[in-house]
Amino acid sequence: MKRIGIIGVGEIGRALVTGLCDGTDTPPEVFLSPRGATTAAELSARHEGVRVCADNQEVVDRSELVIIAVRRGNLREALAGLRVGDDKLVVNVMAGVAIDELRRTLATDAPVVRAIPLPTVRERRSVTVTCPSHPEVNAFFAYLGGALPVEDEEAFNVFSALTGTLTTHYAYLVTLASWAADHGIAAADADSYVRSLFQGVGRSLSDESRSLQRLAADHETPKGNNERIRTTWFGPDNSDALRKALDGLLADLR
Ligand SMILES: NC(=O)C1=CN([C@@H]2O[C@H](COP(=O)(O)OP(=O)(O)OC[C@H]3O[C@@H](n4cnc5c(N)ncnc54)[C@H](OP(=O)(O)O)[C@@H]3O)[C@@H](O)[C@H]2O)C=CC1
Repeated sequence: MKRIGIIGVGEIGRALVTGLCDGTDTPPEVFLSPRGATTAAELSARHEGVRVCADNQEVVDRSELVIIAVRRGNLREALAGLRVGDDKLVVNVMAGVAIDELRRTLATDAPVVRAIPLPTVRERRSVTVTCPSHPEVNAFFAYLGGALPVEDEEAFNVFSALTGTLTTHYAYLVTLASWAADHGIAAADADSYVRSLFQGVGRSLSDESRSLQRLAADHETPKGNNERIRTTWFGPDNSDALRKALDGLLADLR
């Protein structure tokens, strides 16, 4: 893909542009919508091939692949009335917006593919779930760290629900550091040590020869401290509560 359009230049739009353009001699041409003006101007100043368009229609007209990255609440305002020819390829990254809903809003027969890019696409290190599988969209995200095409939107929504757990993970780390600080540890030391502990977990996760259960078992001494916290805190009640929260999110994503 040589010409990429992005409508909605916020956090994820910025991450996509950075991943596409940073550190490469052959970046694509990128056309940005004018809203999110500060971010759009900054990206176009930093990257030669990135231009800010006069309006959303110009983004569509200039691009082969058009990424829709506005918030769900801005969907109608951003897209109603746009003319999207059947020769375009549309990538929908909006959480909770089904293919049919977007196709109706755009009144187009162009292929529409859903995707879940995460902020680490900026480093070209994030696997992006796509649906349905489309060779050009898969190749696009393969460049940004990997593509995981799934069969249908039901499966896609399950992956989407998983991505809704990320900030809970950060909040868990904040709680650990703040607990240590409450026990007299300097906040900076607590913060730094918690980061170091869980960066180790991140590195272990890259060893795909071991299952998640195996990794957990390998980190745990029978009757040791890890087993104690896991069984006293992350027992069946807590695990069930997490599953229920995910079920609720999945129901709303359908
Ligand atoms: N952040 C993330 O990690 C991920 C986000 N997503 C999805 O991506 C979408 C965007 O999320 P995120 O980047 O976090 O949100 P942001 O709020 O950071 O960005 C949304 C952008 O859309 C712009 N916008 C609003 N109205 C219009 C319009 N009419 N025309 C063009 N642009 C418009 C906003 O501009 P302005 O500032 O001027 O209002 C803003 O720059 C959401 O649907 C979200 O579900 C998907 C995967 C991951």
